[in-house]
Amino acid sequence: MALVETKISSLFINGEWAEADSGQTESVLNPANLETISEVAYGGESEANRAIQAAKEAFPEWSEMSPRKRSRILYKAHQLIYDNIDRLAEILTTEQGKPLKEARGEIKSAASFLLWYAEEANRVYGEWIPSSQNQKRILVVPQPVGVVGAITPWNFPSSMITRKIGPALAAGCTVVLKPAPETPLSAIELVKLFEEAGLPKGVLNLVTGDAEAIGQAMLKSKDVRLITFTGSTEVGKYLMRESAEHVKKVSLELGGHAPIIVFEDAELDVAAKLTLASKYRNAGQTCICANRVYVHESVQEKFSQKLMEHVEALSVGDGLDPSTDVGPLINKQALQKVDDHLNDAITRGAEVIHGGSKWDGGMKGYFYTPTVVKNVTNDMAVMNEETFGPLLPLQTFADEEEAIAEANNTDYGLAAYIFSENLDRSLRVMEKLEYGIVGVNDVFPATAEAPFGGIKQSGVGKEGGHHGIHEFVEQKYVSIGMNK
Ligand SMILES: NC(=O)C1=CN([C@@H]2O[C@H](COP(=O)(O)OP(=O)(O)OC[C@H]3O[C@@H](n4cnc5c(N)ncnc54)[C@H](OP(=O)(O)O)[C@@H]3O)[C@@H](O)[C@H]2O)C=CC1
Ligand SMILES: O=C(O)CCCC(=O)O
Repeated sequence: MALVETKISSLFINGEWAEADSGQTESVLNPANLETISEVAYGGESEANRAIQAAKEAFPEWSEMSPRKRSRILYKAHQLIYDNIDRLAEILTTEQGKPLKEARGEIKSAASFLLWYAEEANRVYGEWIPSSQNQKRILVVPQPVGVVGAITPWNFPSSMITRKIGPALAAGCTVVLKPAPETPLSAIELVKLFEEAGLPKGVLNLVTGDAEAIGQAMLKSKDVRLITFTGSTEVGKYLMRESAEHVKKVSLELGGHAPIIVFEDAELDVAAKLTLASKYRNAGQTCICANRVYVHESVQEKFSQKLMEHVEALSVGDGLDPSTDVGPLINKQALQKVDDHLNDAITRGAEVIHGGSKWDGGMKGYFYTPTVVKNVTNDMAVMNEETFGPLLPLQTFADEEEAIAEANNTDYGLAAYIFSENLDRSLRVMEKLEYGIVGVNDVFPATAEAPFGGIKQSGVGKEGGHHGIHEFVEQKYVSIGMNK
């Protein structure tokens, strides 16, 4: 049996699967071999408007349903994801490229957000505030914000969806979801599982197609009360600006430029292995992955040697091959960006110490060899712009103050990492890093129970943890006068 149908009616509006009004479709490619996997509907503004209307109509019943009942549906969807994990992982790898072992990890992570928010649904507590006046009572009543517009990227095509719709549905919101055009198949599979789990019609709607038109429908509608987005800072800024018109809430997970700081007292072998894991996971297409590494000058030689030992062992190839560690990049532009950053660095004096070219293992896809460069300087693009690919620049530093200043020298503020065995230093540096997330001897901070999110131009709001559900909740203040 084929993994997916060759043509899919991918619009899910008010509980019905449909094609685009125009009949137009869009191809989904496998980035490892550039073959077409399937054709999905290319919807636009009118389909998005119908989805918004369906979500609006479904809102009263869904938001008034007891949290326990909503929770059961989320829990069922979580179970269904596990029942289908092999198939979901294979679909994810086929459309996105990441190695199957990482895809399985992502599917588990996607499920974990549903489990976490199935539990959190029951814990959206209000408050009773002691009043300063005897004749008054003060209550704070949490209520769902309403219809949510969710726009998701291709780098984590399953977990970025559940990280948004898990808390939204748990809080009592209804949703219109627009996934990335590169990876709609994972979104379609998730929505089917929610359907199977018994989600009432209209509560979750899916519109694939023209991003600008679908985005405009969400932005223009007064009924969409919140836009939740993961993607580039550029598009995030646009959505934030446009949301001002109707004063919508926004929750934005945007780009990053994560520094890794390796102090002289670090466990160097662990630091080297984890630096590579951070950089080359998902072929470097992770918003929290290392973009630049600062190594104390006294351990630079030793650290580079260890990096070289481990980077040699990484195998590039088709993600479906179980021995693959680094799969293809998502598309031609992504491949070009890595090459541009590398050429810019070389022109400005960097030295390639590993890799340095596209990978040609006999496959047509968008592969790049894991690359490490040293002698980098701050004027290089790789030190300032998000590379989103397998290119790792190494720079040295002389003392703690310099490391902190360099790490903070960016408009981004998503994730930063420290390697040190000295707890005092780790805490001191952590406090000074201007980032929403800091990993100390850890490069995998994303987990359902913790608040993930950036500061500065990396975004606003948190996803995950008990914090994540509050993005989807308004606090209504009730002042009660007691006249008798
Ligand atoms: N924070 C993160 O996790 C991510 C960061 N990025 C960064 O962004 C760079 C570019 O990647 P790219 O995929 O182009 O990122 P985008 O920000 O363009 O895309 C992310 C999502 O937003 C949608 N989108 C784009 N423009 C609009 C719009 N005007 N209205 C509504 N939705 C819109 C996209 O759809 P469509 O593609 O159809 O336009 C996609 O679903 C990467 O190299 C990386 O640096 C990218 C992805 C994730
Ligand atoms: O790139 C992101 O936006 C999220 C990273 C998710 C993860 O590490 O599982």
